[in-house]
Amino acid sequence: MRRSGELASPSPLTPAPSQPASQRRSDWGTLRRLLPYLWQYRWRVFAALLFMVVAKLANVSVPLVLKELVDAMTPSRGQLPTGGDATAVAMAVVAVPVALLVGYGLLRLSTSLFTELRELVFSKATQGAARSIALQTFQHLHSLSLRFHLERQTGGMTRDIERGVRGIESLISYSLYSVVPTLIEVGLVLGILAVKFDIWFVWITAAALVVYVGFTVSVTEWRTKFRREANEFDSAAHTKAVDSLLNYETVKYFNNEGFEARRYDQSLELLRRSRLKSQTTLSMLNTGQQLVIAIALVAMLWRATQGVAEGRMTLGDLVMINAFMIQLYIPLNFLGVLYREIKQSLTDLDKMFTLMEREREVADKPGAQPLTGQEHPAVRFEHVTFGYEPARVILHDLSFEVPAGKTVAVVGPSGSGKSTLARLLFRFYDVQQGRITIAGQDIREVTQASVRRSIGIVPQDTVLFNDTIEYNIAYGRAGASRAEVEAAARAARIHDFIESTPRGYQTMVGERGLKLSGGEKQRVAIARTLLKDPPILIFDEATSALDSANERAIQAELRSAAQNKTALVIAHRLSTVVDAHEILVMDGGRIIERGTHLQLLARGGRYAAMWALQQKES
Ligand SMILES: Nc1ncnc2c1ncn2[C@@H]1O[C@H](COP(=O)(O)OP(=O)(O)OP(=O)(O)O)[C@@H](O)[C@H]1O
Repeated sequence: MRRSGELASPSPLTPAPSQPASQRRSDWGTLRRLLPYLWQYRWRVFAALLFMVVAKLANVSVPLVLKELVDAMTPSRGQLPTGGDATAVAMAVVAVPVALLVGYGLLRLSTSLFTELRELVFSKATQGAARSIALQTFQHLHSLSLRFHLERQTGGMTRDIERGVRGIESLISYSLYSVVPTLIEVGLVLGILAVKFDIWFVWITAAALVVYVGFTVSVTEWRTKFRREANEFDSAAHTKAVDSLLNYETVKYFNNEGFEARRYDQSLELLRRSRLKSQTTLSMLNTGQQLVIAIALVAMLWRATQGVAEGRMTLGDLVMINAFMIQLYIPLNFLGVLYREIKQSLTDLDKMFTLMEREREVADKPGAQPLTGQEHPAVRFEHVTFGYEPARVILHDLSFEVPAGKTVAVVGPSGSGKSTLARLLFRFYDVQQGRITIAGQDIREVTQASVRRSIGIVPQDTVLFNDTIEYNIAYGRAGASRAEVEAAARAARIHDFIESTPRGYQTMVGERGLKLSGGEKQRVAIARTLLKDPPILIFDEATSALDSANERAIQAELRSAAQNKTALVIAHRLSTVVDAHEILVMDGGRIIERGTHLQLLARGGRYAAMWALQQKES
């Protein structure tokens, strides 16, 4: 028999490079980790087990009734008329045992009925557990640091989560729906054989089972590595495909469709080879299993036919034993798949749990309280030293203050660390030395949510959700009314553009907002930050994608939005920051000059040179 589950089975299991086998928890550990999710459905689990036992009892009774039926229809030797009286033989077999037939039908029906009931009762538990685990993983991923998200490979990671969730379903269905019922059935059948017939039947069945299980487990263990390999190649191919499609435009710019296809095909070829290996070894497993089953069946039938020939057993017994064997070996046929799928589900689950347990690099301190006094907060960087990697310091002993309600501008060459200031203020990373305070409180001492609630940013590169323009603007403040969304869009000078499109605010912006121009995207980002209306604002080259006319208009809006707010403005175009309270000139992660526009001009240093250059250009 071909195990349909084999080919159709999910393509799980890739050991994470970050999680070597030695660090994996044991299978029992994974099960223990899963139990709390099922515990809340314990009554359902209990009811499902009960239905399962009833279904199995009914199933095992079917061959017993079949035996009675056959025996009732077979005249015993003593009953058979002598002298070849055909009418008497016919008379002997006409008495149809209606009660047995009805019983047979009812038993068959109850087997299916209780199996369905078990499914019905239990699927709520399986789906519920899968849902809570998927949700928790999602929430945890959002709580992980920016570093994790910059390093992750989206394609592979989403595949891991998919497999983990599917792993819960397969684990439960394979173990609870297949292994446990089969064990119950084996026990019942062995019991019946032992009570009703000679011990040989028990020995043959038990020996066949031992050989069968031993063979299946060892061969499955051996061929698991081929499956694992196939899954690794599957993940790699998926990662490549996702990455390539995400970079669709770049691929076109460089005419690299052929290159991308070749790269993808290399992964597919590796996948094909390892899947072939997996398939060949599966055929070996199947053949071996069939051999064991065939030998056992022949041995049993030999004993049974001998029994019938010697008059110790009836024809009904023979039929019953045959029916038992067939009933028993059908589920056993799937043992290889079961064993492997269960092990695989456990590995997939373990991988997902590992993702869930991944430590947060930036975490709230136990008992951290929300930020207070953020109506008019001052922001201070005090002797901040920071590097994304230990080997490379980006900010060196940096100190400055953005006084409450004032605007401080940061200018300087590309890569000098300006945007890093914004990331640190948002607490995407923790500083290595020094501290950052908002309203006098170290941001590491208060909750991250309260820090982020009090800050609004218009980032350098805006990425939008693949949804409507309205959704993207309203994202700034949950529950904002349409009128508020429009007011923000007007202030960001994007309302007229939106109204001019056929679908207006319902226009879909496309994957990462790519259906909008750079300037339109930036204005949507400005609108949603204006809608958020936080006490601290960061404009990280907020108008860099706009033409000069639009930039001037929006600058006026931004200035009025920043009025009475604590604002950090990162800019390349110096003309946009001339009236800042203080301007910091950064280079190589250090503040090399600071002062007002006029002071810096008078100083005749780097700022004055940059100003002169930009004036000349414009
Ligand atoms: N996640 C990261 N991991 C490692 N290095 C990073 C990371 N992000 C930024 N850097 C490095 O930190 C330095 C400062 O980056 P930052 O984005 O703060 O520069 P910037 O002054 O804002 O530049 P620009 O004006 O071009 O936006 C850069 O050299 C950059 O390569």
